[in-house]
Amino acid sequence: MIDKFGREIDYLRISVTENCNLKCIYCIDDNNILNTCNKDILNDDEIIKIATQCALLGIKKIRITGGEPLVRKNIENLIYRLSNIEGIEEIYITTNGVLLHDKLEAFKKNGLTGVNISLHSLRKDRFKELTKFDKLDEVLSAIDKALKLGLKVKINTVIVDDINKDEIIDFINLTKNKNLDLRFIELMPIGAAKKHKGTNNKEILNIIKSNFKNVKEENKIEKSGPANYIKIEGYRGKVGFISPISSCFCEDCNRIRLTSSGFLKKCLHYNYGVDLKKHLDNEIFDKDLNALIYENIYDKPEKHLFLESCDNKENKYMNQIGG
Ligand SMILES: Nc1nc2c(ncn2[C@@H]2O[C@H](COP(=O)(O)OP(=O)(O)OP(=O)(O)O)[C@@H](O)[C@H]2O)c(=O)[nH]1
Ligand SMILES: C[S@@+](CC[C@H](N)C(=O)[O-])C[C@H]1O[C@@H](n2cnc3c(N)ncnc32)[C@H](O)[C@@H]1O
Ligand code: SF4
Ligand code: SF4
Repeated sequence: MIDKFGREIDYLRISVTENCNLKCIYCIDDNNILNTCNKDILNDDEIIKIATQCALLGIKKIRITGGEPLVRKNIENLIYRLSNIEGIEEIYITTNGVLLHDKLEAFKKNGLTGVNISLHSLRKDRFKELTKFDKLDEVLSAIDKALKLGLKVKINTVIVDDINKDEIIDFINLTKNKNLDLRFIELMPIGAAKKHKGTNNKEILNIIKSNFKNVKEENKIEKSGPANYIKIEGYRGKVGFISPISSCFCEDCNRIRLTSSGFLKKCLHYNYGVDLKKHLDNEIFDKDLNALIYENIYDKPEKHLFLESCDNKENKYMNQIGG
């Protein structure tokens, strides 16, 4: 469906839990208490009910996220049910990869199209410094297995506080022989990230250009995706830049978000939206649920104002929003 700014909204991000098995320094801090009770979050039937109405309104792509989506019980079954909703063409998951290796076959069998894996260091000690857990080997083996199974694989990397800036070239080299896309994401000032400093993607591009001779900027391949890509001659994968701070992509926004507590968020940056769980608890009719979702999609904000003061900024943490 088309929102009031003429953008086609066909992508729903569903956060299935706020809980996480890592504690990335820019995402979760001690003020952010985890372990939401199951009764406070949408169950599978409720997620399917909402996603079905979204599909009727033109949502074609779903991304499952969190917190860490793989810590939710029986996520395999939810993938299966979501992929069987009429109109849903693609299902993806964004994960830290720690629990992924052993679940990949079931995910693929149940309809998963691809996986985005967050990885911020290729060095064991630094991975632990950034995430508080010693789990790098698990993530690397999951990446290789996902590629072997033929899933689309993207790696999300945040360069933060200059801690991992010296790994930019090592990250690029991941794309040399592996058929994966690597994306550098600019840190947004949300939750724990307010205390940290991200690296501007223009600076990262300059570092890449000064290290590699043949860097080609690609045409935008994903119609409304947030990433712009480059390709290094002779390398298999692409390198992308998600630059919400230095190069706002809201004009092409194609997405809405459902939080694990059942709030349909109009935009990452604001707290606007509707508490669908409350309506489901009151046994809303499907047609009324559909109308509520329609209203909220239609009325999406034009753009974020991360660097300006404004009303209704989101106060939640990224693990509660789903990225
Ligand atoms: N500002 C802003 N940032 C976003 C939005 N969507 C994703 N991002 C950022 O991009 C990061 C990576 O998102 P992913 O979960 O991998 O999803 P995606 O970028 O939509 O993935 P693709 O569909 O593969 O392009 C998120 O964690 C956010 O930091 C958005 O709508 N607005
Ligand atoms: C919130 S996590 C949820 C999924 C999963 N736990 C993971 O880490 O991939 C989704 C994405 O958000 C990114 N992220 C978290 N906080 C961010 C911030 N403040 N700015 C930009 N990206 C952020 C993470 O790097 C990750 O790629
Ligand atoms: S970025 Fe993902 S893995 Fe890291 S703490 Fe946040 S939710 Fe967990
Ligand atoms: S910040 Fe809001 S309007 Fe901009 S791309 Fe993200 S969700 Fe869309």
